[in-house]
Amino acid sequence: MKIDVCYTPELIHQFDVSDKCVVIIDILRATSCMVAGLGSGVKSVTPVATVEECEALGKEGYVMAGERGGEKLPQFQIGNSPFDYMLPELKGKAIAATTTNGTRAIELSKEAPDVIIGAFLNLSATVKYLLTQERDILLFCAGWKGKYNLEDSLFAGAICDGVKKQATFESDAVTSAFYLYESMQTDLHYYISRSNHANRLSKFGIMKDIDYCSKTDEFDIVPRLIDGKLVV
Ligand SMILES: O=C(O)[C@H](CS(=O)(=O)O)OP(=O)(O)O
Repeated sequence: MKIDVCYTPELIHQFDVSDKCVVIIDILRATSCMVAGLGSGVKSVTPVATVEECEALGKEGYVMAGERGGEKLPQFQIGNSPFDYMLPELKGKAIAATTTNGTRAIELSKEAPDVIIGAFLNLSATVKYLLTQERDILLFCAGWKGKYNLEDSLFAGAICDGVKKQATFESDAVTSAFYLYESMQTDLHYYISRSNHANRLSKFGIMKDIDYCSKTDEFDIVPRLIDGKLVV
């Protein structure tokens, strides 16, 4: 099994996803939200690219979730915080979500035969899943507006560390992610909270989100994209 890393959606054209298991990574905050919600009893999360698509699903009874510029849209029921996704009243509910980076990366992976959702919150479950499936792996970092970011790359490195005995590192992108994680793993929260994303969104008072998204193994689940919906 081979493993590679795509650091931003702007680079995805360099990869052939048609035979891969693609792991979508958006630690702050989309994939952390999806894991937290689905791990807390949400029935499904349907990722969509636009606000209009989300509103159309809202009319069908979906809970509308997401953000633009990091802030909840006024017409949506919830924003892009893992605490929103874990609200008890959302148990059993279907969510439609649109976010700046995370749902875009999912949209760009649609041709892949297996798309799964990774976050520190389900790190060990993701590693376990990858070691029991047979496809080559692409770790797809959602980044920020097409740019590289630290927290997604760090998580990609954590996965590389977890699968290193069974997977062949395909490129320097993998080796870089691996050594990044090796050098920062002792204090993930410290490094994530100093990331550009954390600084940019700190004005919205999301430090509690950053603290939560830095936790590991809160959930033993792996969300998978099946017929356009993320389910456990
Ligand atoms: O809500 C977030 O954390 C970000 C918003 S922004 O791109 O930083 O403005 O969205 P996400 O798609 O979860 O990265």
